[in-house]
Amino acid sequence: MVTNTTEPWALSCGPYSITKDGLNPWFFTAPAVLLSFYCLSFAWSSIFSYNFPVFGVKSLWEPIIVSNLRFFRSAETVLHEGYLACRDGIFQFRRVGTTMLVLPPKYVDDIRRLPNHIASPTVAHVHNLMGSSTNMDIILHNDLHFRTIQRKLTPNLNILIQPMQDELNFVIEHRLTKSEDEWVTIKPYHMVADVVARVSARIFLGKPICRNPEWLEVSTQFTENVFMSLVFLRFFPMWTHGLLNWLMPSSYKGSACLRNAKKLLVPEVIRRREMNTQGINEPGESQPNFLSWMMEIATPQERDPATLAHLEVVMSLASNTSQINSVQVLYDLLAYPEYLEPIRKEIRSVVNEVGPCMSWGKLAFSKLRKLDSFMRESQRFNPPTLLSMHRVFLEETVLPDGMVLPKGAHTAMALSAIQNDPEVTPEPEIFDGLRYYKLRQREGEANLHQFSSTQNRILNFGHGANACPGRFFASLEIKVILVRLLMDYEFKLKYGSERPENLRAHEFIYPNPDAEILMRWRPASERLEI
Ligand code: HEM
Repeated sequence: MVTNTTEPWALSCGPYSITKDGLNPWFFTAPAVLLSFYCLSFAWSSIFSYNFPVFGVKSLWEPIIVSNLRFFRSAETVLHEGYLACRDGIFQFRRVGTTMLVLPPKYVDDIRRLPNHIASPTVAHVHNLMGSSTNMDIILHNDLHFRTIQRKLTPNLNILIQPMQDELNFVIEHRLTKSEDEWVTIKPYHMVADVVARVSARIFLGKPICRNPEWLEVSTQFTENVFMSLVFLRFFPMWTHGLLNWLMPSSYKGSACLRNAKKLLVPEVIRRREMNTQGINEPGESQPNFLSWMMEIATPQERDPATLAHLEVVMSLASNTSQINSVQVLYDLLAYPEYLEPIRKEIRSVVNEVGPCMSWGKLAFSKLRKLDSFMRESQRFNPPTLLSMHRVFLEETVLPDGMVLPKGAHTAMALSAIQNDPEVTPEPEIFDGLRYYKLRQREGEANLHQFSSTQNRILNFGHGANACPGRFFASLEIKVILVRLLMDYEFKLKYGSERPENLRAHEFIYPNPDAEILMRWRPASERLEI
């Protein structure tokens, strides 16, 4: 082919090159391919769309990739607009390969009563987390972790406080600043990630393996890579995911984390089993931990050590939300410093009543009502996700009011839009750190409005039998950590800076991981007596 280099507009190569012999065939092919994709995506979304109002699209002719991008950037706006316009009605938004139905809160009780074989939360979590590409599909075949949380972790919270505190002492001793005079710059997201990962590992694995640097790396990196993969994959149709898995660094890094976890934990499970058979108890393991509990209640089909290792990794992902919540509380305390002293005073009053914090049990932590209220208000402003109560309908279902939900529908509740409805939360635009503390003063409501309690309009942890089983542990762990951090350290924003802005991707909200603040050790007289 000879190119006309004398003409300024002549390009010597590339899809749109115009040659002396005529137009390059790509000149027609590329737009034709694009047009076909557009028509296919339009046809796909029209055929598989439901007959409910659509939000997050500007016109019906808009390619789905554009609406997908809009939801990626402005999920909060899309969901709030849909909720305000429909109130008691269902609306939908579109993602490549999925149409999501957002149900109004009047259906919360109907949905929570549906059995899992009809409206499956697990299939929905796997679908939402792109489970087959992110190694999260194990929960489709195994709920041992769920049962272990319910049967062992939650009922034993009281005896877990001491090991959590012990691990926290270790972190404070070895990892956090001892500078009383000078402020040091820290990235709270990373500092808190380290603290939560270590305290969680102590409970999930026990000592000494909880301090293994490889595990600590796996437990933080796996989650990060899962989220990177799913945020990316949501832009592409399902049928491309197999190929993209080969190309995405986050995909093979996530799988490498899982392999490393198995290398580390499979021999540990075998070792513990052998010790058990011989009736030997190691001192470090005399304290209960999640891995040993899973081994204890596993059915014969669930005993495979690699499966137990995989479920430990799933647990580290689940508890990542505790890290996110703790950082958000810290950022909100910097933004609303007037709440810090009342919270510290409350902690001191529990010390006066109960004794040094190392002796505190669950009851002592439950006395921290101001801290609990602040945590809940912080979560209202910064929920880790805008959607909860995900379900995939495995059968066509007729709700009590006659509404038909088709087989295959993926439904969810817009938790933030619902909670911020003035009928649910008066003056929702005001951050009132003691909002729930005040509500708990009302007669008969002392045990309501807690961080870990769900209500049919407060869905941060879902609601009903399928609500987050780890929420009681999360609430306690966050308090154990915050009590020490707030009493032993001072934090302040860097000169001239404001509360670090959250990052948003689809329905997920993260505290800014790169934000920097200042931290210093408080004088010994003000630190917590342990
Ligand atoms: C503040 C922290 C946390 C938040 C906001 C949170 C939130 C949630 C939500 C919204 C769900 C889905 C429930 C639904 O929508 O119906 C869920 C499920 C779940 N959460 Fe949490 N969670 C947190 C901490 C934890 C922790 C620390 C654990 C583990 C100890 C955990 C374990 C789980 C498990 C196992 C599921 C069910 C997943 C499945 O179906 O297998 N969560 N969580």
